[in-house]
Amino acid sequence: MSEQTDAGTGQQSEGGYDPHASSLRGTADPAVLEELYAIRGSIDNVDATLVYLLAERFKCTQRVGRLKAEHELPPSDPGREAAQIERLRRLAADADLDPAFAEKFLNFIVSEVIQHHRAIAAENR
Ligand SMILES: C=C(O[C@@H]1C=C(C(=O)O)C=C[C@H]1O)C(=O)O
Repeated sequence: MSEQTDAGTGQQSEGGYDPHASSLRGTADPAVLEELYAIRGSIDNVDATLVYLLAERFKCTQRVGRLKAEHELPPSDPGREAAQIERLRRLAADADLDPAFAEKFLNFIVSEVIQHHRAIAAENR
């Protein structure tokens, strides 16, 4: 990751990313914008973490895909998915996150994983 500190603002940026990019410039009080940018700094950290977490998860699921293909197991496992959804809905509720959103998010990821598994199985045939 290439990180630079902007001489003028002291802001860290990677790959030309401007953490102050906004369509709101000039429309709000500068103090409000400063508060907004401070909160967005944390949003950026969370988003970066999500990318790293997803990358690790997909590394794992690719391994599962290769294992399933080698042993001619089906790409999807509905029993496993149902248990994951139930668990994540419970965790979401405890964390004050909408369980329906948690379920939708998991389903979105799992459907991508299953497509990968189908592709790996097709390559193995
Ligand atoms: C990763 C697997 O394959 C599929 C994808 C899953 C997931 O992304 O969590 C879960 C179940 C399967 O439908 C698995 O069987 O563990």
